[in-house]
Amino acid sequence: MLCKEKLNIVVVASECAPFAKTGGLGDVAAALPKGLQARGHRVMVVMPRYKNYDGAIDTGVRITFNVMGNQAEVGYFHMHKNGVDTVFIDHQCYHSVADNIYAGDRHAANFRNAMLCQAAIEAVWHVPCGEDRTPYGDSDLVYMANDWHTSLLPVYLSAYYQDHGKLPYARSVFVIHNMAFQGRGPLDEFYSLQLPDHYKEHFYLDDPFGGECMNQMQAGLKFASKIIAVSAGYAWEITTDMGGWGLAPLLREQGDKLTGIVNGIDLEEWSPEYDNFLDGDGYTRYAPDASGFDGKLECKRALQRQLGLPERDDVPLLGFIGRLDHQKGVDLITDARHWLMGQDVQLVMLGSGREDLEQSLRSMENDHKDKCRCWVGFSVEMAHRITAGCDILLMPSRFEPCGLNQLYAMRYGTVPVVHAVGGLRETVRPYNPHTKEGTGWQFDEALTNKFQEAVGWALGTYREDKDTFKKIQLSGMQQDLSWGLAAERYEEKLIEAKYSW
Ligand SMILES: Nc1ncnc2c1ncn2[C@@H]1O[C@H](COP(=O)(O)OP(=O)(O)O[C@H]2O[C@H](CO)[C@@H](O)[C@H](O)[C@H]2O)[C@@H](O)[C@H]1O
Repeated sequence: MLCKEKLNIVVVASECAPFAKTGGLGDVAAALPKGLQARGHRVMVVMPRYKNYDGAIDTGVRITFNVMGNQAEVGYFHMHKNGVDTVFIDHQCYHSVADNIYAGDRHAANFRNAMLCQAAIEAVWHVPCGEDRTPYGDSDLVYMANDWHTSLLPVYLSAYYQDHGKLPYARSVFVIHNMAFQGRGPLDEFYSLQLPDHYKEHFYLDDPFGGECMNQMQAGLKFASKIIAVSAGYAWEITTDMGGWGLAPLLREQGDKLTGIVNGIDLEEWSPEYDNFLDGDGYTRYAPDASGFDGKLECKRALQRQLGLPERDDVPLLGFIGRLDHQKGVDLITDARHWLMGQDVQLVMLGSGREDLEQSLRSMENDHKDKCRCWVGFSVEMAHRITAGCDILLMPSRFEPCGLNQLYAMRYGTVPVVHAVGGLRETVRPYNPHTKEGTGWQFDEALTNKFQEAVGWALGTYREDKDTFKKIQLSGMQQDLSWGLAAERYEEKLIEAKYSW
């Protein structure tokens, strides 16, 4: 359904799939704009041009900004696809991190982020967009900043424009995908951001986690008209001292601005009937309903074959996909290795990140070559194939703002076992043996024994009660996990932002 009130929405993010992606932010920056566009809004995504992207045209527009005290000329590239405009900010500082987009020291990261925010604000004036090649202009305008990298957007909007009578009606919304990264730095770093002195107090934080610092996310949250966390559970968790990483008092104070909206999934990218990565190598597309079970079994066999595991239909195939860091609780899996590998199971893990965790994955595979494969690296193709081929997905995250892999898994009939935290608690309905309802299993503390217990329930059901396991798979597959509803809730908040002071 179309919204009666049309907005010009500018989504600003450091990554956006398929151009640049290191995790869930890239997926959301690609999918949410499509959902908002489908409701009738004009939507632009602004991201760095890390490299040459096929189909992105040089608009010829060049603007010089004062970025952290340096005169820097940026170019604007543009692509219009599926109704959404993507604007790529072109500058050497992005090309230099093409292979690792978050590489470099704090100064380099601040420079890239400051440039992205400044260039994004002015994109509405300068960049010809849409099929008719007209700029968005500055009415009915709402910017969406995503995570700490774009924290400066609400601040620059205020300091460089609104304090000087420009863009008086534009508003900004801050979307929190992950509070753990906030752009903290030494207090003096504030001066490099080229802001008037009286803005300093908004950056100052006496952080219980690390002492006095300047905190970019804090300033961004203060200047945004609305704050959206990526699930209701996470919106609550970040107001607690445990979950707020030093910003809980601010978020409690700004409670009336804060909401949680759980992410959806882009069904054109992540649904087994449309999935291009399931074409070839013995994989096959399948319908997300009971008629798809044969296709899913084909994918399981293909995955076993591709990874050199014994090709067995009856063995439960467990999967894990994610960044290897403290958040994702991957050490709970490696700590449970003796118990897990003592079972008649197969385990496939895909991830990259912390060196020590990469090593422990490699050593687990070495010790259990007949049962375990660990793919250390980043492969979108393998992520899709593991999601399709596995029976059970493990997500023992210590904290999880929303989580997308459990949503993808459910759509593919892969049953998630999750730590009941943040968005995982909200999106996976725990199986209830009395009503025989549910879409997965949860455990309530990030402890190895609790994790093992939950995996044990899933394995027991898989082996001994196949009908129930299938019912759980079907309940997951048939949910409406699309962006439709979430986009409508975002729209409400963006409209509220437009009318806020
Ligand atoms: N090695 C690898 N190879 C290929 N693909 C890989 C990969 N490792 C991860 N991925 C992919 O990256 C995405 C991860 O998304 P998540 O939402 O699970 O986590 P992330 O912590 O990055 O996102 C943050 O933002 C999102 C979006 O709001 C929140 O859901 C989440 O809770 C929050 O932590 C998935 O598409 C997954 O397939």
